[in-house]
Amino acid sequence: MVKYNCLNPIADIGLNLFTEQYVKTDAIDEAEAVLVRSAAMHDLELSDNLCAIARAGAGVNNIPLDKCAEKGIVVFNTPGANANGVKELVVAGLMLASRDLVGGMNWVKENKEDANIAKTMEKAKSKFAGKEIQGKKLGIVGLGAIGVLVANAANRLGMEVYGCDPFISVEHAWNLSRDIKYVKTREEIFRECDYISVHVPLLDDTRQMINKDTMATMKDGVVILNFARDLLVNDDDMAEALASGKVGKYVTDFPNAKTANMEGVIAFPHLGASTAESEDNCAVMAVKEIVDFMDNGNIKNSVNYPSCDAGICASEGRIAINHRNIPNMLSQFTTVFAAENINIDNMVNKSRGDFAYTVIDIAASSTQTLVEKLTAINGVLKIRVVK
Ligand SMILES: NC(=O)C1=CN([C@@H]2O[C@H](COP(=O)(O)OP(=O)(O)OC[C@H]3O[C@@H](n4cnc5c(N)ncnc54)[C@H](O)[C@@H]3O)[C@@H](O)[C@H]2O)C=CC1
Ligand SMILES: O=C(O)CCC(=O)C(=O)O
Repeated sequence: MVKYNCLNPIADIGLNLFTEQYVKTDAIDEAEAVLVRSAAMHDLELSDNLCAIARAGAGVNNIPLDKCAEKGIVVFNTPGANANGVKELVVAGLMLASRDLVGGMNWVKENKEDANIAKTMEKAKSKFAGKEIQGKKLGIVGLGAIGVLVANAANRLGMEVYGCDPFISVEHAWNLSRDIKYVKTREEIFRECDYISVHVPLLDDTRQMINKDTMATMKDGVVILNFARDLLVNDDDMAEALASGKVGKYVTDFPNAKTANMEGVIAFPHLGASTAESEDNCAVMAVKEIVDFMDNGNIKNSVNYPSCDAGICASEGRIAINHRNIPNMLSQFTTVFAAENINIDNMVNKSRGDFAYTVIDIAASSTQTLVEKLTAINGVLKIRVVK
């Protein structure tokens, strides 16, 4: 039996994929698997029972990845599963920044008792006139799952789209329309574009990338869209840029105590992935990742351990070992199996940075002594008897 805990509500279509072997628990310290959306996990005690965390979403800055890796806890996310939901909200953000729909809608509400509203609005409407996005330049920083969809959609709406991503994947490059102008640096985007949309993870290199200095290089009245994370933008610098008119509008899905109070900000309460479709996609992918890991030891879409596909175990037993990526680990493992007189049928070993993962199929059931001897090897972080 595998106990799992949900730190946030996870769509039923995903949870229904768990067989009767999986049981939900409210006690996180007894869970072997945790499903999470945006709940902050940095200050949580991580129990020794915990083997896997699946983030039903893309951003993993709410999870202590290194601490998890050190404890042999594999963290997954669900790449692309909510990208369309975010893309559609970004398109709405482009429109809301260009046409004063909110001002106009408020005017209608305020004047709803006016029997002559059909006439008076024709006089009032000039206050809410806007601009079209067709022909304007949109720059996208980060051409991942969301950035590519936004780039292609904006291109189809008639925008001239620039994109940059020094680490673009082959898959995302293939999906990018050939009409998108791929540039090498974000500085070029900052200089050229009327609208700038950031779709990068929050990392040391991206934190506060929109700041006084970078905004100084942008066009006057530029519109900045941030559907990624609030800390990508320096809020105090943004307040000054909005007040001076350097930035025309700041559209964000991540308001905070500062930006929620700024004139010129169009903010949503982190709604990018809040669609039935995105929530379902994320839940299904997250649960499948957990099940394949817990049942078979396979790792797909981890953000702190290597991918590993050992298939379904056809041998008598399977052991999964999370360990440090240091010399001599494999020979120590095989020595233990030899000493216990257990034959190895198959072995897969993968590494990623400082960490590695080994799945060993054996011709006999594992024993307590075997597990104890493997656990005692210096550099082993977690041992799991999968079968
Ligand atoms: N508003 C919302 O509800 C949501 C927000 N997000 C945020 O959007 C971010 C992007 O999501 P996805 O596109 O799904 O992730 P992704 O991982 O598919 O794409 C991120 C892209 O950013 C690129 N990148 C990394 N550092 C960069 C840099 N310094 N300059 C330019 N590009 C860089 C990567 O190479 C990658 O292609 C997430 O990390 C998350 O913070 C994601 C989903 C929902
Ligand atoms: O689960 C959510 O609503 C948050 C989505 C998000 O921010 C992400 O996937 O990075």
